[in-house]
Amino acid sequence: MIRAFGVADVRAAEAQVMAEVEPGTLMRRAADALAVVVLARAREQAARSVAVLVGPGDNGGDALYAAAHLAEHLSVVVVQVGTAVHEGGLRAVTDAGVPRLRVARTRRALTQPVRQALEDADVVVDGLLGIGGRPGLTGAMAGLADSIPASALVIAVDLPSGADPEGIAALGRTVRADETVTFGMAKPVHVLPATRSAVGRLTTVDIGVPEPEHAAVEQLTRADVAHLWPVPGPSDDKYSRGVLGVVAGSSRYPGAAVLAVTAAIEAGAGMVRYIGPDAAAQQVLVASPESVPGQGQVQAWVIGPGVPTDETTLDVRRQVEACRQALASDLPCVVDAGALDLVDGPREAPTLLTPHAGELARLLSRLEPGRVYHRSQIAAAPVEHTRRVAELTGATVLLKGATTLVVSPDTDRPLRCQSDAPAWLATAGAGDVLAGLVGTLVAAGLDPLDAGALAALIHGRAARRANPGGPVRALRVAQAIAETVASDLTPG
Ligand SMILES: NC(=O)C1=CN([C@@H]2O[C@H](COP(=O)(O)OP(=O)(O)OC[C@H]3O[C@@H](n4cnc5c(N)ncnc54)[C@H](O)[C@@H]3O)[C@@H](O)[C@H]2O)[C@@H](O)CC1
Ligand SMILES: [K+]
Repeated sequence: MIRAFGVADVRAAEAQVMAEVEPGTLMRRAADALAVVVLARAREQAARSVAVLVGPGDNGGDALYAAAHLAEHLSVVVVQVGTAVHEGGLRAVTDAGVPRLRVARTRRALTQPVRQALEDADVVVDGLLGIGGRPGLTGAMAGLADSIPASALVIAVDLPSGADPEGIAALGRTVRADETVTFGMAKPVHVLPATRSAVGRLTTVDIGVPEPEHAAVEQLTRADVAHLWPVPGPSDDKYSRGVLGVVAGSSRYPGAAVLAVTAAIEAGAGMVRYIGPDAAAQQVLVASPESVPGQGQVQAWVIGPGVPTDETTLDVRRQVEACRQALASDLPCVVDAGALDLVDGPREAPTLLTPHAGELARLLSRLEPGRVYHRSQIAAAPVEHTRRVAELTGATVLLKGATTLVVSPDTDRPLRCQSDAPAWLATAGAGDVLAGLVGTLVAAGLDPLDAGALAALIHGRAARRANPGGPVRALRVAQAIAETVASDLTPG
């Protein structure tokens, strides 16, 4: 599991170590490790010249010390914003004879020598702002970020300057890094959807600061599958493993039923009962003869894929009624697609809502009368809006997207955040597959936060497995779930 820690916790952990070591030790460790990474990348790319951008805080201090090291091997120029930068770092670059250009803090337009230095750089090291940075660059920092040539390899110190260290605020003017070298541990900026795209490859270097107890964000990895996946024992039978009821599909969208049920069976449900119109039920049976049509005892529900709740045909009215009954029951529920329109207040049993950004906007607009939310607002500030829905509904909320967020209504629990899927998975039916997959995990007794994150991980990994490096259809993703789980349960 990758754990990311909020700024206050990182600072507290660093302060504890700093009290026990010589002053400046942590910064020197950070700068040494940064220089090693930059030098390695420069060698890989046969790069010769490095421009090091230096801001007013300790992030700039790291960059200055690293610049002094790098100057032993490469052609280095420091571009310093403002007059006050880290004193020790400044001495180090001066002693090393590194040329230094200065830009006035508020001046966005760059002087010719600075523009030239950036143009000549094969590698740009971004030490403008770190965890003390306020989101959004202005003045000279914005000018510098805009003038980094597309051809340069950009390595950010700790985080891409301008991005919100907590990963909440939407990206404004920011440095976009190819790689970020962070110290000690990941921070939310590195994993959360609002900021992740500016981070590039994440390299975490050890500077001897232990992880705090409470993570702000957790990301499951393959190694977590064996701990979390519900593996049956010899005394289990199909009922004890979890029977899942699926209310999905309609005459208009029978495919959603096929995909959700197939995914649930592939994920290892003890049994799947399918509730839907006859025509869809026939197709479900052809695709998954293991499924059982009609009502009966279940341990959990998946409701909503392919159920157009705004239609008034008899089929749909029956489906909506089945969804309502599931919501009124005391059983765990995964609420997807059309059934999201039926959610209002909290329910007692574990509940997982699985909207995409548009559905979340619609849900929030309905839950907060008088306000209208748009998909773009959700995409710009996903954590904030997903938290709001969790708070209003008392449910765990899984927001689907290139990065999937899972937020518990219990604010003490870390956010979960997964980015395992290839972009090819942005395809019709992928959400139906996820709904069935997560339903099986909930029916097996996993709590919605674990189930949501684990399903997102396996969903993404199954998509890669289904057709590595190329387009992938949802049915193939569903059909790759069983082998993906098997391979992830195998050590190594
Ligand atoms: N705290 C520690 O123990 C360690 C910190 N290290 C480095 O120190 C960094 C944190 O240093 P700081 O706390 O000095 O913070 P920063 O280096 O992020 O800089 C904060 C300064 O930038 C200014 N500033 C903030 N947002 C701005 C904006 N949008 N535009 C212009 N100016 C802005 C602030 O007024 C403040 O003066 C870490 O990210 C890391 O790189 C490392 O040296 C390892 C040890
Ligand atoms: K930075």
